[in-house]
Parts: sequence; C-alpha cells; structure tokens
Amino acid sequence: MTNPILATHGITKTFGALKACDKVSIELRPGEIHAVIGPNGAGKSTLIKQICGNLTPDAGRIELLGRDVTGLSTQARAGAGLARTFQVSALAMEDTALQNVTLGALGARGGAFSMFRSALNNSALRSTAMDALGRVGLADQAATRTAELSHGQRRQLEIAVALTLKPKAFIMDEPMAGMGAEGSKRMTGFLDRLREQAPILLVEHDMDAVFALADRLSVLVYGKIIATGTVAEIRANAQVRHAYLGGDA
Ligand SMILES: Nc1ncnc2c1ncn2[C@@H]1O[C@H](COP(=O)(O)OP(=O)(O)OP(=O)(O)O)[C@@H](O)[C@H]1O
Repeated sequence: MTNPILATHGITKTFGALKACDKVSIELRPGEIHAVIGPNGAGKSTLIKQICGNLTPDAGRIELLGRDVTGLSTQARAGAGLARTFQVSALAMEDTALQNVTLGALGARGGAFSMFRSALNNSALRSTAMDALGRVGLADQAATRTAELSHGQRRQLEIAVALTLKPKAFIMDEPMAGMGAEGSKRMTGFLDRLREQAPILLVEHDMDAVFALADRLSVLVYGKIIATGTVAEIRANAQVRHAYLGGDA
C-alpha cells in the first residue's frame, strides 16, 4: 500500500481525568478525503489541534511524509506542508483577493511582514498568487475587495492562500459551517476537485457533505476511534449506528 501523507500513531491527550483523545491512530492517504465524524465533545478538535501543533499529545506521535513532526511548532508544520484552513480567518477584508494571496505567498518565501507592501508589486509573487487564485476558481475576482466576496468565495480564497505554501495535506475544520444549502453544495463540489491538489482530513458535522465527499471515514466517540472505513462500511457498522448515526442511518 502507498505510504500515508499524514499519520497519527496512538496519540493520547488527557484533560484532568478526561481522556479527550485515547490512542488515536489515523492515516491520510494520497488523493483521499478522510472525514472524522463523531458527536459533540468526542475529541475531534483535540485531535486536529494535536496534528497541527496547537496541543502537545501526552503520548504517541504524528508523522508527515514519514517524518516525525510531533515536536514541531505550528509554523514549522505549516512550512512542512500541513495546511489548516477555516480555524480563524486571517484574511484582510480591505485588501483585494490578489493582495491577500500575495501576502500568503510572501509568507511561503519567508519574507519579513514589514516588506509586504513592496511585495505586492513583485511579479514572481504575483504570478504565484494568480496561479493559486486560478486553481480555486477566483481568477476573475483578483481585483475584488475581500469584504465584497461571498462567504463561500472567502473560504475559497483562504484555500488559495494555503495553496501558495504548496501543501502536502489539508486539515479542514468544518468548511460547511455557516453555509446555506446552496453554499454547502458548491463547497462540496469545490472540495471534491481540491483533493487532486492535496488530500484532505475533514472534520465536518454536515453528513450530506461527508457522505458525498469522504473516501474513508473515522468515527470518534469519547476520544476513541470506534471504526474506520468507506461510507458504505460505516453506514453498515452496527456499533457506529448505535453510537452516533442513529438506528435509521
Ligand atoms: N482545554 C481543555 N481543557 C479541558 N477540557 C477540554 C479542553 N479542550 C477540550 N476539552 C474537553 O475534551 C473533550 C473533547 O473536546 P473537543 O472539543 O475535542 O470535542 P469535539 O469532538 O471537537 O466537539 P465539537 O463537535 O462540539 O466541536 C470535551 O469533553 C471537552 O469538554
């Protein structure tokens, strides 16, 4: 089997007496969307925070492209290719779409933030940024102020910023949150195409989106993965139906 792009090996995190993550092992393979689902408080955010470096596991390790990144900072992990999106929007609303992505590309090149205005005229950065905008379908909006973009377009713009870092894996935290039915449908189509750029570890409560997108799902309940499998396997899993999806799922 192909080597995973990202893997956790038995990561565990306790808060006092609570095991929020209990020996969680999960793999993200090339080209796949792997969804992590589970009831509120199951430990999904705790898992993502450990993968991205916002929380240190008590035990276990995290590997990106076979390299142990457990001890690395969030920035070092981002530099190594881990792109987390939708946690907090870092977009500058008064800047254009192109300016926002150019600043992202500047970050990718390790430039000092104070130099950023002159970077907006740097043609290499500009072409990297235009390429990223094109890849998320926002080339026509390059000169549009970010504040004028729709909610869904801003999410696409955040992904364009992430693309300038040449991500090896996307970690997405509820990309459908705050979207209406139409927006969710558009976003689903968008993420379906995005997996060609890098595989996606997806935490999402919108089950229609999850079932439409996920190649594999892992079900987290009380900090433990109770099942990993395809949509069909998970739907048919009696333990999952009992613990999470409800008898009729
Ligand atoms: N910093 C913390 N200190 C203490 N307990 C915490 C902390 N962070 C999370 N928890 C607890 O750990 C458990 C898992 O929380 P977590 O936020 O990871 O769940 P979740 O699956 O992401 O939930 P949701 O779907 O509601 O976002 C919960 O019981 C939560 O109250």
